[in-house]
Amino acid sequence: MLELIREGLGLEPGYFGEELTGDQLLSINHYPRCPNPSLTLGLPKHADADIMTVLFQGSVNGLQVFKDGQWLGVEPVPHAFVVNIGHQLQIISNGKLRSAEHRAVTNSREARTTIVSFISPCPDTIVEPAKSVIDTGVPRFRPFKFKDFFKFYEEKKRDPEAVLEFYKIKP
Ligand SMILES: O=C(O)CCC(=O)C(=O)O
Ligand SMILES: [Fe+2]
Repeated sequence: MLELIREGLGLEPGYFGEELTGDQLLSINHYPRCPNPSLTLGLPKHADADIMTVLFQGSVNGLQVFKDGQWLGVEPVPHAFVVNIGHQLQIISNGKLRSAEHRAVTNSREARTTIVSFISPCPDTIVEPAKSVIDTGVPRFRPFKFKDFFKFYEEKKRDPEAVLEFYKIKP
């Protein structure tokens, strides 16, 4: 998929190599049944810090994405994965691709278990808008080491908009 995205963005072959995708983390989330989902979120709103996330959400509803000013449920499709664009892909594409804001709500009838694979740059990789993408314009984000971005991201967990804002180059 990253290879197709690379081609779509007009980036050179091999762009998403080891440095940008070498850090892969598999995480299992378990959301116990919750008698009153309106009182408890499974996972608060955020966008993923990585390049791309591949999520298996099983058969229980819970994932929601923020689109056009409202939260929309992402229906589980049997044997299908949800693919989320992370902040790094937004930055590399100089804003052409957008990281998706999402959250997980709880379910009053069933517990929910999801499997998430995060594809991230290695900690010391310098990330910046790809030169060939900004050919026609100006870079919208300043370069950074991924580990520094991630540290800041962790600190700002409850204010996801502030993360990209911090790395934006103000006109
Ligand atoms: O469990 C889910 O449906 C979402 C998980 C998620 O967004 C995350 O772990 O970053
Ligand atoms: Fe996420």
